[in-house]
Parts: sequence; structure tokens; C-alpha cells
Amino acid sequence: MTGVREKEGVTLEELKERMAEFARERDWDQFHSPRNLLLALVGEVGELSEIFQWKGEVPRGLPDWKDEEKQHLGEELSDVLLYLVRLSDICGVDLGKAALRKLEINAIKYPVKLCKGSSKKHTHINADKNNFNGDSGSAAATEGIRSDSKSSSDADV
Ligand SMILES: Nc1ccn([C@H]2C[C@H](O)[C@@H](COP(=O)(O)OP(=O)(O)OP(=O)(O)O)O2)c(=O)n1
Repeated sequence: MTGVREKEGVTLEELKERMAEFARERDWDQFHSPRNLLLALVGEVGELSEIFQWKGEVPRGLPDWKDEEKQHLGEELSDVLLYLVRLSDICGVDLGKAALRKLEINAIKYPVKLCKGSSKKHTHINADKNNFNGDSGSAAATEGIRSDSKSSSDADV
């Protein structure tokens, strides 16, 4: 399967399959170890950072950027995504499922009523509030989600 597809949406599953095929065709499974993929991912995050380096804050939507700059940005974002998808696959983690579960954990850690309009870390929110009685419930609920899963190492609540 080659060529750039122009279709609207893509699933993580599809990206996973395409990366697996890409590696298989090149006999690169031998190189796609967890550690190698992690280092490649971090390298690509570095390349992504370089695009923003020294520019200061930039407005959302990057209205002043040239098409080529945005295309380059898309390429670096894609490298990060592709290595992340591949790393998850090689580690036997269902990334979509893990991400949905993490969203649930996040929602519990950051209840709207405590966090609206504030960018504080959850540890500071909990320290600041004394009279919110949802806290222990929130922590218990988070634990509940965690204990539902075999893996508990993917989030640092
Ligand atoms: N062993 C490899 C090498 C590359 N790729 C894929 C995943 C990335 O999407 C892309 C990374 O390719 P490069 O290492 O050539 O990095 P760049 O595309 O960023 O090029 P450059 O570093 O020249 O800017 O290719 C891969 O899956 N496995």
C-alpha cells in the first residue's frame, strides 16, 4: 500500500497497520524495538520543537505562517504520531483504548467545578480546596478506573 491518501479521516488502527506494513516491507521489524522507537519519537519531538524555537508565542491557527512552514509542521507532527502509534503497537498497548481511559481519569482528576478557568495542576487544586467534599470520592473513582485495567503504569494520577 503506497501513495498519499486524500480521504477525510483516519483511525489509529489504520495508522498502526500502515506502520506495521511499512516496517515489514523493509525488514525493519528488527529495528523497531521499544527503546529504538522511543528514542526516535523523542528525536521527532525535538524536530517539532525546533519549528517553534525562538519564535516566541504564536497565535492559534498560525495565521502568519507560510504554507511550506505549515506543511513542515504537519510532517513533524506526523512523525511524532506515527512513532507513538508504532511504539504502542510494539508494546502491546491499545492506544485508542488507553487514551479514552486516560480522558476519563483526567475528567475525574480535574472536575469542572474545581478547574474551570484555572490551569493549576490537580495536586495544587486539591491542596487549595478545603471544603470540597468530592475530593475523596474523586480519588476513589480514579482508583476504580485504574483497578479496572491490567496496566496502571500509563498515568500518573
Ligand atoms: N527506522 C525507521 C526510520 C523511519 N521511519 C519512518 C517513521 C517516521 O515517520 C519517518 C522518520 O524518518 P527520518 O528518520 O528520515 O526522519 P525525518 O522524516 O524527520 O527526516 P529528517 O530527519 O531528515 O528531517 O520515517 C520508521 O518508521 N522507521
